[in-house]
Amino acid sequence: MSTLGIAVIGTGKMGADHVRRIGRTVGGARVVAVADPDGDRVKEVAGTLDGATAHTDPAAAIAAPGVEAVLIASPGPAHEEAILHALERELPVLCEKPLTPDPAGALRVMEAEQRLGRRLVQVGFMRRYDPEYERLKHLLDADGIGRPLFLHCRHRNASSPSFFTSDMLISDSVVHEVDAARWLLGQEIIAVTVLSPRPSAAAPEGLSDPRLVLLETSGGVVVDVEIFVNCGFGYQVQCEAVGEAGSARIGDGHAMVVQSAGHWGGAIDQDFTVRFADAYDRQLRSWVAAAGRGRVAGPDAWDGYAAAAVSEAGIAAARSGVRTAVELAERPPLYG
Ligand SMILES: NC(=O)c1ccc[n+]([C@@H]2O[C@H](COP(=O)([O-])OP(=O)(O)OC[C@H]3O[C@@H](n4cnc5c(N)ncnc54)[C@H](O)[C@@H]3O)[C@@H](O)[C@H]2O)c1
Ligand SMILES: O[C@H]1[C@H](O)[C@@H](O)[C@H](O)[C@@H](O)[C@H]1O
Repeated sequence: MSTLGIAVIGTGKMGADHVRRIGRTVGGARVVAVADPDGDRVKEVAGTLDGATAHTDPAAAIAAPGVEAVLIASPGPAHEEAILHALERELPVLCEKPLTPDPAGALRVMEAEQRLGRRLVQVGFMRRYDPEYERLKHLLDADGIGRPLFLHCRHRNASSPSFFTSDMLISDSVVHEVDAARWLLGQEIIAVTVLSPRPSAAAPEGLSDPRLVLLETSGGVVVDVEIFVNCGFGYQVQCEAVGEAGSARIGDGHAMVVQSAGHWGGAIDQDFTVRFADAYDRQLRSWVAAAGRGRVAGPDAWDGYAAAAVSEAGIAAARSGVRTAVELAERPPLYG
C-alpha cells in the first residue's frame, strides 16, 4: 500500500498533536513537510519526523516534493490562504475548525472548489467522529426519542489560551455545537441570541466568559449552549436531546466510578486531546482513506460556511444583545 504524503501547516498544540497521530495511530500516511512561521517550533516538530522538510512559509510546504494532501492547523484567520494554495494544486485538505472565522472567507473557499468542480476540503468538526455523538445521531435518525424539541449543551474548558477573545467563545468554541446541532438534526440554524452574565472572576480581564448562546433551527428546535472556557475544573462537552417521546444525554464521562473511603466519583478529562482522542484518530483515518482516492468524505466547505455564518450572527447578537437572524447564501449544487 502506498503512503499518502501530508504537509502539516501550523505546528502548535493541535498541529503537533496531528503529527503525532499520523505517525502513531493512522496507517497509510506520513508527514513529509511541516510549516510554521515560528522557525524554532517548526524545526522542533520536524526533528521528531523521519525526513520531513521544515518551512516557515506555508506555501513552500504545500509545494514541497511528495506532498499529496494538506492538513491545516494554523489559527483560523490563516486558514483561507493555506486552503487556496492547496486547491491551486488540487490537493485534498483537512482544515481545523473554524474553516474561516468569517462567512466571506468560506464563500471564497467554496468558489475555488466550484471552479475545480469537486470537493477537496474537509473541516475538522471531529465531534462527528466521536462514538457518543455517533450514537446520539443514530438514535435521532431512528426516531428513538420522537421529534426533537431541544438540545441542551454544555461546553466547558478548564482555561482559555492567552490569545482567546470574547468573539472566539463563539467562533472557535460554540462553532462545534453549531456544527453538531446542524448534523444531529439535519437542519440549518436560522437565528442566534447571546446572553452574557457577569464574567467569572477566573476569566482574564476583558473576556466575556461564560455565555449562554441560544440557536433556533429551521425545523423549530431550540439549542441552548453554555460556553464557559475558564471553568477551572476540567474539559466537559455534554449534550442532551429532548424529544416528544424521550431524552438522551451524552458526555457525562462516567467511564469509571470509584466508591471508596465514604466517597464516590471519577476523574474529569482536562483537555480536548483526551476527551476527543478517538474522534481525532477516526477523523484522520477517514480523511486519509478518502484523500488517497482524491476525495473528501466528512464535513465539507458548505458545513464550514454555514457554521461561519452562524458565528457572524452570534458575534453580532452578543454585541447588540438582540436576537439576530443568520444570513445564508443559496447552497451550491456541488454541496447538495
Ligand atoms: N478540533 C479541535 O478540537 C481543536 C482543538 C484545538 C484547536 N483547534 C484548532 O486548531 C487550530 C490551531 O489551534 P492551536 O490550539 O493548535 O493553536 P496554537 O496557537 O497552539 O498553534 C497555532 C500554530 O500556528 C502557527 N501559525 C501562526 N500563523 C500561521 C500561519 N499563517 N501559517 C502557519 N502556521 C501559523 C503558530 O506559530 C502556532 O505554532 C485552530 O484553528 C483551532 O481552532 C481545534
Ligand atoms: O480550539 C478549541 C477546540 O476547538 C476545543 O475543542 C474547544 O473545546 C475549545 O473551546 C476551542 O478553543
